Amino acid sequence: MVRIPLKQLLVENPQKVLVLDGGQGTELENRGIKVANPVWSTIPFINESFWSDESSDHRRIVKEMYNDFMRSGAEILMTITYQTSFKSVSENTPIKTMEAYDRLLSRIVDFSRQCIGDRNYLIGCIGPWGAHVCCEFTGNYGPRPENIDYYQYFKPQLDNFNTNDNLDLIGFETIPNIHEIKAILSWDEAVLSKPFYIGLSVHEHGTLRDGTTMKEVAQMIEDLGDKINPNFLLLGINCVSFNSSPDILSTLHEHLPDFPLLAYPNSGEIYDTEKKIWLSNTDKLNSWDTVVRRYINSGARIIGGCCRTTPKDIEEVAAAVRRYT
Ligand SMILES: C[S+](C)CC[C@H](N)C(=O)O
Ligand SMILES: N[C@@H](CCS)C(=O)O
Ligand SMILES: [Zn+2]
Repeated sequence: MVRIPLKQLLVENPQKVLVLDGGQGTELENRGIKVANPVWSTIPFINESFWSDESSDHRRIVKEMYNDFMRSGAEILMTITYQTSFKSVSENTPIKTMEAYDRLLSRIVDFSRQCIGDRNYLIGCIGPWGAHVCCEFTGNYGPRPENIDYYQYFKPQLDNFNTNDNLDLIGFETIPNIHEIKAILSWDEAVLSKPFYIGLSVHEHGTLRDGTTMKEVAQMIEDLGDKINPNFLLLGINCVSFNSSPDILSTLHEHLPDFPLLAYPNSGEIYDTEKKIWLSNTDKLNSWDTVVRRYINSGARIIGGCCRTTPKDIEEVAAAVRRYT
């Protein structure tokens, strides 16, 4: 194999920090693809012409986006499957059967692997349950979040990703609710047979979007003890405020000092879920250089950007990773 398995890399090369790509959905939007729709960044893959026409514009745009992130220094990149759950796809596109859905996912993963080559790592991206109802930034999962059948929701995407050798890691990202985290961490190797991570969606004041503290999240993980799925490789934060992210990661590190972490904040802009646009917030108080240095001091092993971060941001991340490792 051209790549050392990620689990091995994390253990055997403790100084190594991998540079992740940036916000793909928003970067596709910057390049002219309209992602404001119910399946969000999955949209270019829904049209059959993406697959049948080698010269399709959308195909070229996705390829160029991956190339630009790699040129900036990204060595671990994600599939564009944040809002590609079976529920989202079957309720909002002409793809209705499990067979057609499976084909869609396999096509996306294999295409992504072709784009990034054999040397780079590929993450199978899975957005939270809340993405399909747009509450990943509130964590408000209704009156009984503990009764949601998270497994039923994730199963079709998981079953596909578990068995695709082109994927090195599964990424559950922007997870805002503690019951969803508990559910994911209750699944054993039969359900989650590939290495995976969880990216938490956290308020700028430092709690999970549903109000759970980082201490409580860490305690829940500690309490699982030996029962934890050995494929659970990293925990971290994503799509969180750029300015507060170093403090949040450092709190997580305080409570889980030996656990590999990851961080990929958004640009600091705020998502308007109604209009599906990004609203500017306060200016960046920090530079990537400062933020990345602090992440590394807090045990981060994968660092990149989330929504509204671009190849330019990843260039700065990569330079800082080189400087501090
Ligand atoms: C801004 S992305 C991370 C999320 C998109 C949202 N779930 C939507 O459907 O608009
Ligand atoms: N990984 C997704 C967004 C997560 S908030 C993307 O880059 O489009
Ligand atoms: Zn994001």
